[in-house]
Amino acid sequence: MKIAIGSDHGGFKLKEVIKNYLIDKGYQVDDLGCYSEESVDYPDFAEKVAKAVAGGDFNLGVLMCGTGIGISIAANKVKGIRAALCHDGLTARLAKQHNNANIICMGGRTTGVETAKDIIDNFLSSEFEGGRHLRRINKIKDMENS
Ligand SMILES: O=C(CO)[C@H](O)[C@H](O)[C@H](O)COP(=O)(O)O
Repeated sequence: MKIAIGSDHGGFKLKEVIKNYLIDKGYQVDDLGCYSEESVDYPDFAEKVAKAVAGGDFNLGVLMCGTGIGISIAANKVKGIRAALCHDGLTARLAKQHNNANIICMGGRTTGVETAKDIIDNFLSSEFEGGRHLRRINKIKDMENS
């Protein structure tokens, strides 16, 4: 499992914690920036991670900004990306089971460390359920191609 992780300055501290959490669990994690709390623009890091995941080099992306809102909006502009802003274990589990999300987004200024770990754990331990959910995802793919 290869994971690309990224953030802006608002998500930097949480990114560092979650990056190390994933590495400790044995995942291969590539940090695509940012690398400090200096102010940057979240679309730049959303684009890096989203293109890395959509291109097939990574199985999953993790993105953080201050709220997770801007970086999820930006990541979802890349074809093939289903970026889900998650606030707890339930939304993370459903993001995999129903939406087959390929990027998980969180807010570094809105989500605590233990909740963020719970989000990661729920997402990684869940499976896409297919069926009616696949039909709906295929409709999203049709929108990308129209
Ligand atoms: O949350 C964000 C976007 O949804 C960003 O991380 C920023 O925190 C937010 O836009 C505020 O920007 P600032 O330059 O840190 O004031």
